[in-house]
Amino acid sequence: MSLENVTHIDNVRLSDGGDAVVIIDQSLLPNETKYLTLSGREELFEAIHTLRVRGAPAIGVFAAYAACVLAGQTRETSYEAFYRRFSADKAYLDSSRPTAVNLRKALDYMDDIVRANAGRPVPKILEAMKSGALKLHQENMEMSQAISENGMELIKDGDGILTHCNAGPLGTFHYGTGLGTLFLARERGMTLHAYCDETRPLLQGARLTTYELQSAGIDCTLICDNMASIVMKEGKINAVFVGCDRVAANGDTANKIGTSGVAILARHYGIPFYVFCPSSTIDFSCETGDDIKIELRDPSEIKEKFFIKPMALPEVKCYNPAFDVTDHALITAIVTEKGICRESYTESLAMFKQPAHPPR
Ligand SMILES: CSC[C@H]1O[C@H](OP(=O)(O)O)[C@H](O)[C@@H]1O
Repeated sequence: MSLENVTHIDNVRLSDGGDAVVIIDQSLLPNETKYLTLSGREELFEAIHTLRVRGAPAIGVFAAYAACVLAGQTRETSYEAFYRRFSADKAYLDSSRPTAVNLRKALDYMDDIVRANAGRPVPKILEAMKSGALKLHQENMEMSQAISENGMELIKDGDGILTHCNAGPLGTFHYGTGLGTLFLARERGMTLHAYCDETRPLLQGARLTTYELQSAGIDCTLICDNMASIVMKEGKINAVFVGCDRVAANGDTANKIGTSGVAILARHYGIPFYVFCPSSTIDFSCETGDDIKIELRDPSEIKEKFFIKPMALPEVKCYNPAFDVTDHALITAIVTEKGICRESYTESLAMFKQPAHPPR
């Protein structure tokens, strides 16, 4: 792949007929690039739950398209029956993963559209839903570009950037969020060096981030998660760039498990720690990070998933939180599509408080 291909990757889209969602199966990358065309209720749920589609923004747009696809399968003609069926599908899709707020926000947005078109013929409601989902996709692409542009003031030629998990085009859209500035800098002829945490247990850093960066011709070095301290201590890192899954009103940020540890290390070594956040990932209903639900995943991801043989006895207990919360005090700045927000985040994030999509 080239830089252009990476930043325009077709990771999530509605099928030409509008009756399925087409994704790259991220669970198979980097060894296999396989496109899936999904239209079944259970397979759409499973794609989110098993991270075939992953990354907060990508999950949100996928869910909006999935809601359109399932609504298009209804045979209901009355609005009441249509809305009952939509509501059941919405609740089902929403239950696939709890932490990334983009999932719930995208489904709520589709709900707003359906209710704003109450009483219209079902085909007209379906048209409005599809138009809304396409608009959400476009907005995410535009936010990614703006975030990446805003991140440019945080880097200089030759910088070393530590990344954790994957917040590139695969998990978002266009340039990406946490990685977007790296792609934009490359496009503008700058040289940066990325040190990529592998990000156990599902290895999004090893499998996806290095795949994207390497394909785009960006110098990257894969490290184990327990090597973050030594590369900081050796002066290889000028900044840490991460994405996010849910940002509370005070700036506490949920991101992939291990992020808070990286933030603590960065503070110890005096290295700036930046969260790249589309406004769609801010949740003002969470006053602090304590209000963010952390997804607990299956122990097999720790003991077996990427090993030829299990690497622990089957009876060994495991604890597999998929995210953790970084205290706002450890975050140097939150880079959004509207600019760079700094403490106090309660005040600086407040500009995003108005509803992104007032009902039509
Ligand atoms: C900008 S992508 C956001 C976020 O999603 C990843 O989680 P997952 O791979 O489980 O979907 C990771 O936390 C990224 O930072």
